Amino acid sequence: MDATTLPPDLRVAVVGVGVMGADHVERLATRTKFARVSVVNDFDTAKASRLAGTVPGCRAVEDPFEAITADDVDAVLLASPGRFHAEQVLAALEIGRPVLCEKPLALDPADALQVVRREAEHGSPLVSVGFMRRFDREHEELRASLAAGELGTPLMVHCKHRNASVPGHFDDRMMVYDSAVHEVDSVRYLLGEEIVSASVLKPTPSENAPAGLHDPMLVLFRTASGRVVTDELHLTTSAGYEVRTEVVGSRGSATIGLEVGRLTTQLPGGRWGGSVHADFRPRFRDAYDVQLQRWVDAVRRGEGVDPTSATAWDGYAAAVVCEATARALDTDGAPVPVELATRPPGPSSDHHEEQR
Ligand SMILES: NC(=O)c1ccc[n+]([C@@H]2O[C@H](COP(=O)([O-])OP(=O)(O)OC[C@H]3O[C@@H](n4cnc5c(N)ncnc54)[C@H](O)[C@@H]3O)[C@@H](O)[C@H]2O)c1
Ligand SMILES: O[C@H]1[C@H](O)[C@@H](O)[C@H](O)[C@@H](O)[C@H]1O
Repeated sequence: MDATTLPPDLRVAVVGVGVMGADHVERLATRTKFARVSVVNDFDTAKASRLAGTVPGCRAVEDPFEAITADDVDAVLLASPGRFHAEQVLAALEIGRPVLCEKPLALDPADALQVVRREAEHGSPLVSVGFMRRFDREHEELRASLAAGELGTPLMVHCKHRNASVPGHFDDRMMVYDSAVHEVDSVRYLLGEEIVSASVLKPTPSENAPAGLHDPMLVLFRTASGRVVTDELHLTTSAGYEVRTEVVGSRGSATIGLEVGRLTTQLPGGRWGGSVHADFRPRFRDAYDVQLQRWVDAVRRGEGVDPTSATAWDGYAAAVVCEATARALDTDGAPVPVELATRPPGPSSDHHEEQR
C-alpha cells in the first residue's frame, strides 16, 4: 500500500489517563504522525473530561468498554492499572480491533494465556505489549551486538532498576509485577531464551521504604541455557530513575544506562559517563515515541501489530515469570521454577519466533 492509499489519521482510544496514559495522549496528539486521540476514558471521569478538553476532536466516555468499542475508534491504547488489562484487551479482540497494552499484559498467567489463545483464534496479530525498552536505542544496539557475537558467549546479565519513589500502594508483589517485569522482558529480548527459575533475596529495607515494603530487593533468574541474571530493584532511592543492564560475555561486556542515550562499553577503548533522569518519561521518551509511531504506522498499513513490538506471547511469558518470582518472595532465597504452557500456533507465536 503506498502513502496515497493509506487510511486517514488513526483514531485512538486511550483508556486510563493517569501518569502514563496522559503522557501517551500528549505523544499521540502532538508528536505522532498520522494519529489522533478520538476518545479517552478513566475511572476518574473528571480527569478524563479535563484531558479531553485539551485535545481537539477528543471526547471522554465513562465506561472503558464503550471507549474500546466506539465507532469513532480504530485502535486502542490501554494505560489503566495492570489488573484490568486482560479483560480490556479481550474486549478489543472480540471486535478485531488492534490494541497496544501497557505492561503488564495481565497479572494472572491464565488471563494472559486467554489473550494469546483468543488472538490465535482471531487468526492475525492484534495485540502489542508496551515493553518500551525494545524501542530504546541502547537496548537495540546491545541486542545487535550480542547477535553479532561481539561479546563472545553471553554468561551473565546484571540489571539495576531504580526509581526515586513509588506510589503509596506499592507492595512487594508490585515490585515484581510492575517493575521487575521490565527486566523479565529485557532478558528474553536480549538473550532470546526463556527464564526457567526465579529466586528473591531481601536485604534489610531502606529507611526510605514505606513500612512493609522490602526495598531494595535482589531477584535472581536462571535462563534455559544456564545463564544467571541479577536484578537489583531499588525503588525508593530518592535520587532518580536509573535502568542499567550489563551483559558479561566471554570476550567483553557492554552496559546500557551509564551514559543516557548511548550504549557504553567496557571493551578496550570504551568510556563511560553518567546522568540521572527524574523518572521513566524523560529516560524513555524517544523509545515511547518510536514505539507509538511504529504501532500507528503498522496499524494504518492493516498489519495489526508492529513486528518489533512485544507480543501477547511475550506478555504471557512475562506473567508466568512474575508469578514464579512472586512465589519466591516467600521461599527465603530458594528458586521457584517457571513453567510455560505450550505455545499455541498462531500469529503471536509466529511473530515471537521471527524475532529470535
Ligand atoms: N512502560 C512504562 O515505562 C510504564 C511507565 C509507567 C506506567 N506503566 C504502566 O501503565 C499503566 C498505568 O500506570 P500509571 O503509572 O499511569 O498509573 P496511574 O495510577 O498514574 O494511572 C492509572 C489511571 O487509570 C485509571 N483507572 C483505574 N481503573 C481503571 C479502569 N478500570 N479503566 C480505566 N481507567 C482506570 C486511574 O484512575 C488512573 O488515572 C500500568 O499498567 C503501568 O504498569 C508503564
Ligand atoms: O510502572 C512503572 C514503570 O513501568 C516504570 O518504567 C518502572 O520503572 C516502575 O518501577 C514502574 O512502577
